[in-house]
Amino acid sequence: MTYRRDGNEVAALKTINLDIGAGERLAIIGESGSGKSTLALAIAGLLPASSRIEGRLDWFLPSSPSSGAKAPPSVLPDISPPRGEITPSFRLSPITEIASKELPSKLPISPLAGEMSGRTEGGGTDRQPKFVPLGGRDIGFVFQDPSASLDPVMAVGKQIAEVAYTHLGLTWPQAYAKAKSLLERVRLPDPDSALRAFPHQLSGGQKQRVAIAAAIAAGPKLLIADEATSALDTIVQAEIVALIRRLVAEDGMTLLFISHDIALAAELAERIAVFRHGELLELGPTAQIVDAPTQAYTRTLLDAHIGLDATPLLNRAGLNA
Ligand SMILES: Nc1ncnc2c1ncn2[C@@H]1O[C@H](COP(=O)(O)OP(=O)(O)OP(=O)(O)O)[C@@H](O)[C@H]1O
Repeated sequence: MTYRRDGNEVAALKTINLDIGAGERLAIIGESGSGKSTLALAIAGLLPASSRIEGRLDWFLPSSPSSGAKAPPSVLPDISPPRGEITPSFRLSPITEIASKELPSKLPISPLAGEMSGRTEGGGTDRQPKFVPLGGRDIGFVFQDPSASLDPVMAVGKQIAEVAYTHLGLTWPQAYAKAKSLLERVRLPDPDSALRAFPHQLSGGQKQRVAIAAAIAAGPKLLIADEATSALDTIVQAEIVALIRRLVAEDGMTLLFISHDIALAAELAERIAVFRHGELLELGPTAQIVDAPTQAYTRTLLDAHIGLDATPLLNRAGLNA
């Protein structure tokens, strides 16, 4: 994945191959410029026009209630930045080809082909509507700076309601009711007044709670939190981490938590991926990354943390959401 800058191509991500289990909490850590945000933006389809990307995103839908967890249908959309380019050779092959070669038991969908063919429970072939994960609906995104992600001249209730109105097909009164219940879920004091508040009337932590409410308003399957706590002080940071943990558990969301802070990542994630210079250096269960990293760079990240803060990396739970 490259950005064009001053006529040159800057490689932001090299070959990355990463899987996230449904319902899993995966953290990506690494120093500034290692490509964490670029990956998050690529997944959400938010890369700028100056980007060029080659790759593919395989997105597996949960199985229908009748089919149980044994044979989940799947979809295979490309990573498709709205204004970026995808190198043609990396576009999906005809779906049936991929299904027979790589994913014999799955039901892939090609947004490029615009249709899906897959196997029904009885083993026959069925045509189903295409599915492409959509940012805002299927993927919720929480940015570092809530002041930048919220509209300063729109009441926060409307900002949340708009997501529900747009993606869930609700009426405005229903969307506002949903916004109020979300403000309750993110524990904003006095949700009725908060609905009418403007971002500048809220604290940094409260604004991030609103941004999180908006991010989950359409019931996304995947929540991406990109340095979502970095602009907050330590106490508020811990509260927002606890909030994210609770909401992800309550809604059964998958979490991609991006942070430069290995301690925060260890608090929240089941697995940690370590990025450096646009490459995936190391990936493993949190305890293994913290206790027995295989890469010297990961060790350096751990040592830097321990040097600054003696709080154990694991077992820092117990904070209020
Ligand atoms: N819009 C852009 N245009 C040009 N280059 C970019 C752009 N965004 C990021 N880059 C470059 O891509 C590389 C990866 O940046 P990225 O923001 O993904 O890293 P990061 O690990 O998220 O860093 P940080 O924690 O500082 O946000 C860096 O070299 C950066 O300078």
